Amino acid sequence: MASAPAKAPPPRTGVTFAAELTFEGIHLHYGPVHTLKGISLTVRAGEILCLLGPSGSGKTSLLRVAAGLERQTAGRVLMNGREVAGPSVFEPPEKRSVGLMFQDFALFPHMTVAQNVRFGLTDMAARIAAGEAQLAIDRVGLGHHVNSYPDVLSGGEQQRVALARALAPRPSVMLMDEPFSGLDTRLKDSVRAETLAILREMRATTIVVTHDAEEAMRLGDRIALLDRGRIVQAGTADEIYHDPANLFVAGFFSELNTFDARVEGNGVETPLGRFDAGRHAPGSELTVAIRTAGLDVAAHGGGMPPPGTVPGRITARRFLGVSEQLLIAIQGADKPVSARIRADELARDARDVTISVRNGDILLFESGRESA
Ligand SMILES: Nc1ncnc2c1ncn2[C@@H]1O[C@H](COP(=O)(O)OP(=O)(O)OP(=O)(O)O)[C@@H](O)[C@H]1O
Repeated sequence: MASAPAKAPPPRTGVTFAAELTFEGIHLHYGPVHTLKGISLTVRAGEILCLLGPSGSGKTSLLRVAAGLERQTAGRVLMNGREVAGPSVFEPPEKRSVGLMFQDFALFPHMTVAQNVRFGLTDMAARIAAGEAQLAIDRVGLGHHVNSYPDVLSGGEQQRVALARALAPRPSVMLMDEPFSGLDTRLKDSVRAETLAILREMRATTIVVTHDAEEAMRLGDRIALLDRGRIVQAGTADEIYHDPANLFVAGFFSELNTFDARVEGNGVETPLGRFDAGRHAPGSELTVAIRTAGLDVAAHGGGMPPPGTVPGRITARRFLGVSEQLLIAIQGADKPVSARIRADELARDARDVTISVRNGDILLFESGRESA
């Protein structure tokens, strides 16, 4: 369905025939190493899904399984309900209508931009391939560079050539492995926004691998978070941020202060105050996680701290541009708490402060359990 009909003129738009991609109980072993441990996940047609996780969690391995570069040990991969990899089926990458893009862009240095982009269009008649390549090059805004070699292009331009090359065959599924990590911070934001706009326009189903939670939130319609070969949580950025499945997930999306506490009555006592225990039963041992950005810090001239606040003393202060990070010693905590505030919020000479905690930034997890 995805390969362009040879006789039809190239359509004016580069819209792809997006496919739904399903992983069913995927296991992958590299020798004795059990890398993927039962991954089940569906990426809807036209959806952009970010595969997020720490180094070694299995993100690249899952992408390679989707592409057909790796064969899973158990489970199935389906595209639009059709099995492309399973116990008795294994379609190679070129049969799967997938576009691949890696972090190093993998451009051929001895080929021009046009030749690089045409490389994946070998199935088409030369004239049609040239037209399709030109369309993709124009789409990424590099029409003036068709005859340039990669070494004269900036990092951002090379990334766009790689994107054009991956998109030119109009894949049903785009698989991108850390596609922005080779770019410097200044470039990253604009290239990422442009890439997102192009992917939306093409409407290809896309998986983007990243280890950066903020990048995942910027890019993904949904995020699947991997930890040691398992999906710990999948959902929208909003769902995962506000209702993380466990402390690992919470810590991946926010900087946290954590305290151990036992539920007494209907509350938990911490050095930052007593909080509602919600659905947690009396006697439960909890980890109370409080986002560093969820602390309100005000200068304190002395006397009784206002109700609902705890007193503290700043021990370190670091200016970070838009925000500032404070370390504040408080009574009852064995180490200073960390607070992330707006840079102009607190007088420079403030030492003694009061702290209050915003309710939405308190997260409670049962101790010693993987889930909340
Ligand atoms: N070809 C291989 N042979 C043996 N082990 C491998 C191979 N490829 C990956 N692994 C192991 O599988 C695990 C997952 O690796 P993978 O590259 O999928 O993780 P990742 O989440 O993409 O990490 P990173 O963000 O560092 O790229 C790691 O423990 C890795 O050492």
